[in-house]
Amino acid sequence: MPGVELPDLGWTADRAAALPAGCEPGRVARVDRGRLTVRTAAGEQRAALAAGLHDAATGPAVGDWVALRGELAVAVLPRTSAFTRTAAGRTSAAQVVAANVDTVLVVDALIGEARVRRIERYLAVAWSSGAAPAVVLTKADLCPDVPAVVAQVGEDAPGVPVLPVSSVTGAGLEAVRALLPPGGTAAMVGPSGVGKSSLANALAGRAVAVTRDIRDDGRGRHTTTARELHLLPGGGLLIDTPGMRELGLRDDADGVDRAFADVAELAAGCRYRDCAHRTEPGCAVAAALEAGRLDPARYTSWRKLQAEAHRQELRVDARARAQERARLRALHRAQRAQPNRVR
Ligand SMILES: Nc1nc2c(ncn2[C@@H]2O[C@H](COP(=O)(O)OP(=O)(O)OP(=O)(O)O)[C@@H](O)[C@H]2O)c(=O)[nH]1
Ligand SMILES: [Zn+2]
Repeated sequence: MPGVELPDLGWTADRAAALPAGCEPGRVARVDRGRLTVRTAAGEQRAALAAGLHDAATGPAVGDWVALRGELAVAVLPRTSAFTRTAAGRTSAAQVVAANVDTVLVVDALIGEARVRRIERYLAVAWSSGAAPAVVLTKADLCPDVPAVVAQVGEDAPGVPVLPVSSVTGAGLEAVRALLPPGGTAAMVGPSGVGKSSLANALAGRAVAVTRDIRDDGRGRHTTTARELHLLPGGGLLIDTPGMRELGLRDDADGVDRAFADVAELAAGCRYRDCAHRTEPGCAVAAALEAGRLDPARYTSWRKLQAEAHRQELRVDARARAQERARLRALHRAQRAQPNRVR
C-alpha cells in the first residue's frame, strides 16, 4: 500500500532516535513462522529475521517496529507496550503477541452472560501491557436497558471509558473512533462471540477480520498472508491478531491494582502494610466490606486475580532459575571440553 507516510503508521521521534544507522523502519503487520510482512514508507514488503531475533519474547510481534536492512529485519525497536501470552509449561517463555498498542478495547456484549468479572480480568491484562484500556459493550441494539448496564460496568471499571455500540446499526461507533486518533494503535481483547470481528469490520468500513486459509496440496501447508495490522479510515490503526484472544494475566500485580484502583486505595488505608485483609485489626478493606461500601464479589475477584498474578510471578521465577541452570550446565560442559579457554 504505497502513499502511506511513516507517522500514519505510528512512527514517532522517539522511535526515529532508536533506529540504527543505515536502516529503514518497518512496522510488522504479520508474522509467519519466522517471516515478516512489514509496512514501510515505500509500501509493503516481506522480511526475514536476522539471527538473534528468533526468540518469542524479544523477537518481532505484530505491531513491532523493526530496523530493516533490505529484506532482513536486524533489530526490534524498543516497545511502548507489549501483550504477552505465557505458553504452557513451567519453563516455557512468554510470547509477545502484539506490541506498541496505545489503546486496548476490552470488548464484551450488552446481552448474555454476566460480564463484570471477566471485564475486570481483561482490564488487569490491559493495564499490565502498558496500554490504556477502554471498555466497548457491543450489541446495544439487542439490549433493552443500555444505560443501566453501562452504569453497572462503569462501577467496576474505575477511570475507564465505557462505550455502548452496535455494529449492526452503527450507533456509538463515533465515540469508539474518537479513541483512535491518526497514527494511534488499538487492539481488541474479549471472549469469543461478543462481536470483535464485527466491530473490527464496522470500524474499518470493510471486511478486515482475520481469515486463515490453510490448504494442503501435498507439497506442505500454505498459509495465505492476511495482514493483522489494519489502517482505519480515520487514520487510526487496529491490531486484530488471533493471539490476542488467548491472553493470560502477566506476572505483575500492577495491572491488577490499576484495574482495582478503588480496592487498592482502600487497602492503602489498612493499619498494617502487609495486611492480608482477613482478620487483621484496622483493616480498611474489611471495614468497607462490612459497611457495604465494597461489593464482596469484586473483593473476591480482586483476591483471585492477585493470586493468579502471583502464581505467574513464581512461574517466571522458576523459568529464570531453569535458564540459569541450563546456562551453568553449558558453561561447565564448555569448560570440560576446553579447560584453558573459558573465562
Ligand atoms: N445484533 C447484533 N449482533 C452482533 C453485533 N456484533 C456482533 N453481532 C453478532 O454476534 C455474533 C458474533 O460476532 P463476531 O463478530 O463473530 O464475534 P467475535 O467476538 O469476533 O467472535 P470470535 O471470532 O469467536 O472471537 C455474530 O453472529 C454477529 O453477527 C451487534 O452489534 N449487534
Ligand atoms: Zn487490610
